[in-house]
Amino acid sequence: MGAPPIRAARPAMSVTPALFEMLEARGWAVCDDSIAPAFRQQLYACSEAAWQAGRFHPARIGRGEAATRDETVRGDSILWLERRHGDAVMDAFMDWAAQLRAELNQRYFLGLRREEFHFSHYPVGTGYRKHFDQHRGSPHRRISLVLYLNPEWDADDGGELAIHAADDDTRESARILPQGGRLVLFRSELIPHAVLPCRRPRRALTGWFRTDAAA
Ligand SMILES: O=C(O)CCC(=O)C(=O)O
Ligand SMILES: [Fe+2]
Repeated sequence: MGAPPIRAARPAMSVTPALFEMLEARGWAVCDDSIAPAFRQQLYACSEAAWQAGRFHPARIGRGEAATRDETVRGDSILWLERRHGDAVMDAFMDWAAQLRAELNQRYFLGLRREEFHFSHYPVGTGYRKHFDQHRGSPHRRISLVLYLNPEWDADDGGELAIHAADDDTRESARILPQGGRLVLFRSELIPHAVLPCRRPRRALTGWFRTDAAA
């Protein structure tokens, strides 16, 4: 009797060539099947538990000393994913993201050296005004990633990610509903975007692939 065939464990997340092709052609890409539903659920539960435990803090705008809170600009609270939390779900996501960084470097020679992610929670009625993710004078953020965690979301719930045209930021080129499991990648220096006000608490995992070494 032969040995049973060895099956590689199904990775919790994967990114298809089509996603890279979209990213290359338009500077942004969206994909609904890069993450196993069970893993999305684990990330949601991890975020929810941390929220309930009061571990989120209000997000600020700007950098370093100059960072300020302005809820008319952005209304979310965040929690950074860090290895020191000793959370297996956060670690699994960061392992997956490190693989994605290797793949982005291989394809585009971006020289990405690290990534950073936070969970976000937008209370009802809040959003994030149009912005670029790359800060002025700091070119290190190159690729932005958003993974939506809400278990169910429909058009009436609002909270869309509005993508604006790279060459004319007054023109909206797409509105993306934050459906659970939906992954969006875009070029941080190129794509103006906004979060429209949501009518339900809105949860995501957001982050950036960067060219600088850890601080
Ligand atoms: O949650 C989103 O859809 C995007 C969030 C965002 O633009 C940001 O955190 O910079
Ligand atoms: Fe952003």
